[in-house]
Formats: sequence, C-alpha cells, structure tokens
Amino acid sequence: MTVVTKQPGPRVDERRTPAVRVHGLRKAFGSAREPVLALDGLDLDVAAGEFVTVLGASGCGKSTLLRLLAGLEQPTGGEVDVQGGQPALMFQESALMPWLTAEGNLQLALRLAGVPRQERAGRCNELLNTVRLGNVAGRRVHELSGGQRQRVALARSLAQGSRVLLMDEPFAALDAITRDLLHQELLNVWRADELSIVFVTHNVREAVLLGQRIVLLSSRPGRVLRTWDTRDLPPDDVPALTDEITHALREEIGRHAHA
Ligand SMILES: Nc1ncnc2c1ncn2[C@@H]1O[C@H](COP(=O)(O)OP(=O)(O)OP(=O)(O)O)[C@@H](O)[C@H]1O
Repeated sequence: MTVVTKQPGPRVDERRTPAVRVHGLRKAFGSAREPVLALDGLDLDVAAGEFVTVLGASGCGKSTLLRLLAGLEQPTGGEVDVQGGQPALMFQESALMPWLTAEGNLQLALRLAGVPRQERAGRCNELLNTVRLGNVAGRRVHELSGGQRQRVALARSLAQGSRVLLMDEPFAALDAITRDLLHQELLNVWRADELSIVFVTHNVREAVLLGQRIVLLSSRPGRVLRTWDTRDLPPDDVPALTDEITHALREEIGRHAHA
C-alpha cells in the first residue's frame, strides 16, 4: 500500500481576491412543473493558488458545480465569479482529437489560446516536458496509454493559459500506480504555476492527498456540508483524517439512501 504523505504547497494569500467565488448558488434542471434541484445555496471561495478537492455522494451536483464554474451552464440563482479568464476543464476521458498526435493536440490548444505561431513549437516542447511526454510527442491518441492521454489532457489545459483548473475525476479510470504518478505531476505543476484547482473525486484518499482543503457536499441538492483544512496537518494524522472524512461521506450517502 502506498503511504499518503501531505505535500507542502504555496501559501495561500488570503488578502488576494479569491480565484473562485460562489455565493448562494442554485441550479435547477427539468421543467418548471418538475424541477430537479441539483444545487441549492452553495457557498465556496477558492483562494488564488489554492487546491480544493470536492467530495460528495453520486448525483449531488459536483459535475454541475464545475460546469457552472466553467460557464457551460448558467445558474438558476446565486453568483459565480471566476478570476483570470476562462478556466480549463479536465474530465475522466481525455477528450483529445483522435486524428492528431500528442504534439498536434497541444499545438491546436496553443493556437486556440492565441499563442503566436513562432512561439508555439517552443511552448509545446515545454509542455511535453512538464508532463514528461517528450518521447511520445509524435504518437496518435490511440497509441497512447490511459495515463499518457491524461498527461496530454493536463498539458492541453495548461496550454490554455488558464489560472484556474477544474478537474472532474480526471484520474478515476487509471490504475493505482499510474494515478499516483499523475498525482505527483499534478502537484508539481500546481506548485510551479501557482494554479487554483477545484478537483472533484469519489476517492477520499485522493482528496486528502491533493487538497489543501477538502469540501464535502450534501446529497442533492448540493451545498457545502463540511470542510477540512489539511495545510498544517502532521503526516501522522493523515490516516485518521482520511477515516474521518470517509465516515462523514458514508454517513451522507447513507442519509440520502434512507431519506
Ligand atoms: N443536463 C441535465 N438535465 C437534467 N438533469 C441533470 C442535468 N445535469 C445534471 N442533472 C441532474 O443533476 C444532479 C446532479 O448531477 P451531477 O452530474 O452534477 O452530479 P455528480 O455529483 O457529479 O454525480 P456523479 O458523482 O455520479 O458524477 C443529478 O440528479 C443529475 O441527474
């Protein structure tokens, strides 16, 4: 079993404007007669440079929250404010262009981000090195492993130049060893680029390993039920915290199941 160790990240400067500000967020789907209330009264600030992980029962509105932050959905009520331009969104599936190579996918993302042609090759190499993919740059998507595809997807998110990265279970389909490697790489990128990250997962261990703050959403309609700050957590206390959060998540799933 891999031992979870907390990694220090950049100190969050509370005086800076939050990268993400969500207040009283409400999102209903369906018809006016039969609305499905996905989120109701959700408040969440993410500081610039902060790494927040989000847990919650299936269907509690985690993906909806990310889609609202990304501007892909409009809120029914409340406020959403994301600083620093369009955030990048990364999913469980890499959603790469299958007819392009790893490098081609990054070149395209750089072009769409408005990076001048003469700068693209250099920037592309930098990105490939960041995610340690220089040796497979010329391979097409189907020739890449699942982990390599998610590395390209991460590099593509970075190519967009967004300061805010929204991640929806990006490593859920990977085997445990590959996932551990990608965790490490994501933490390296986060620290180096001082990104603000909102990372949705079902995996409590992953949430505790990555997050400076762990947010538990209530079952539908989703709102923030509890948060845990892990910044000053002694490494020896990580297993106990993981157990505590697992218990809280199970309780919330159970409460909903019996509601
Ligand atoms: N476009 C939509 N139209 C109607 N209902 C929707 C739509 N998108 C989401 N929902 C509903 O909103 C609720 C929240 O969905 P969402 O996908 O955000 O949950 P989730 O927490 O990400 O779930 P999971 O953990 O299973 O991925 C669910 O009940 C879902 O069925």
